[in-house]
Amino acid sequence: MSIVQFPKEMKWGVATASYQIEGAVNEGGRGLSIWDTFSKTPGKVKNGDNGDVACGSYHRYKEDVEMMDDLGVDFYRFSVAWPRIFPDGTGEVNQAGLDYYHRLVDELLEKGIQPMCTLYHWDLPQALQDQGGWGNRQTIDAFVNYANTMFEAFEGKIKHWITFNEPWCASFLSNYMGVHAPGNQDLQLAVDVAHHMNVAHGKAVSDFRKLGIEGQIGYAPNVEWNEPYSNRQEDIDACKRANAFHLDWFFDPVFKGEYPKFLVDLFEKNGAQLHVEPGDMEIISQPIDFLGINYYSGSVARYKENEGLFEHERIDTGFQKTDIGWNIYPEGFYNVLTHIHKTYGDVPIYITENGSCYNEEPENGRVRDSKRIDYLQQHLIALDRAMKSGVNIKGYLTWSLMDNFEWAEGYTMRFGIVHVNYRTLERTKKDSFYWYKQMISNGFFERLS
Ligand SMILES: N=NNCCOCCOc1ccc(-c2cn(C[C@@H]3NC[C@@H](O)[C@H]3O)nn2)cc1
Repeated sequence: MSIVQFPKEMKWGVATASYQIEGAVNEGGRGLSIWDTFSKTPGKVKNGDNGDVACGSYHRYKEDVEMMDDLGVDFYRFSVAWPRIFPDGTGEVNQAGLDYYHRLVDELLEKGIQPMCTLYHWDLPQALQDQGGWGNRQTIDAFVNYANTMFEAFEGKIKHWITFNEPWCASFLSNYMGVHAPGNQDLQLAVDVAHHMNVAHGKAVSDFRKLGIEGQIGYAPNVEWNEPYSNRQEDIDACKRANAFHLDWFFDPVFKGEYPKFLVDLFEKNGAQLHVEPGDMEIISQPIDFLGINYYSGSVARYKENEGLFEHERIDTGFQKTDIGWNIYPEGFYNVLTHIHKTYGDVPIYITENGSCYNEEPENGRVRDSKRIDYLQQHLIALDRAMKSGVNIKGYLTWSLMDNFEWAEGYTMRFGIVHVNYRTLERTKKDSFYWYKQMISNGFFERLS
């Protein structure tokens, strides 16, 4: 029997996001978000699913916190719905919105669970989208106003803040590929959106420091890993381009104060200019206290002439896949973490999302999700290897506490360690919940393979 033992100071948690779990979209003074609009646009979300009810967590947060208390987590990572705080994005603050998050945070603190608060997890107020959304540079100041309002309202209660969740998804997946809200397909717009989000991140960090808010602040980019199929230079270069799309484009500005020139040139070749204003790069590269990393999957890939923006193609090398069709690639987790450490230094890292999609249903009140337990084991083994290689990992939060609205996949794809019956909203702890609980309690687990 071999065990994987984590340092006693390792922190453990679970993650969710507002639009994916709260529901109650017309309650408490909430305004519309771009995901309310997008999910109700025919053809955008599977089965026409939307977040109107979701997991009902707006009203069931006490039950959710009870489950986290049972789990024994140190952190609960949740996101605030900007349209609950400022229904039109700016203007008069909606006290009922603040009050909801105070109830949630007070419940967490009472159980000794630390809140980790994501300010932007994609639910931009629709009123701001109507004025150009993140393509409009003025949205930066609207975000900073919202962030400062939250910093001051929760001073002393929330001590871990994340500005943006997965800016690659919120910019390129949403404005170049059109897969997420608002569903544009415009590379120039996506490049503008990404830059405006980067500036908004930096301005929020800068104000966090000026306000002297107690706590730490970071952001949570999503990363995938493309491993070259061969040692041919064309394959190596193709993977560098693909990796840079998720990594360098969002890490270099923050950690180096500049965008990767080869990507700037590549975007320009494809008709998209980078519009940087004086002072932007200095503000973006404000030092952060921690880096959140969201990792799910990766691929072996190679050069393919004229294939997409990066002349790169993923190849099927027989990796097992989860029910959403993503490769199970724990080696990629190790590779990307050691790459980040080597390239960007010893920044403290929380794994702010890692998890898998498996769609088992309850049978006699039990959900036998052994494949999710295996995914967790494989990725925690890779995480342990990365830590032993010197990567400064502070904690691991699995995605997700419960099944929820998985964006364009609607409710068809389940990532939770707790099953949700979307008709009754009944929660059922899966086998993976009990495995994760035991692992957190022990600080180690026995390797099954
Ligand atoms: N990559 N290129 N693909 C080309 C065409 O893509 C089609 C689809 O693309 C993607 C890429 C990435 C994702 C994704 C989803 N999550 C899971 C969420 N993370 C934050 C939290 O809210 C979770 O729900 N993380 N990433 C979805 C779709």
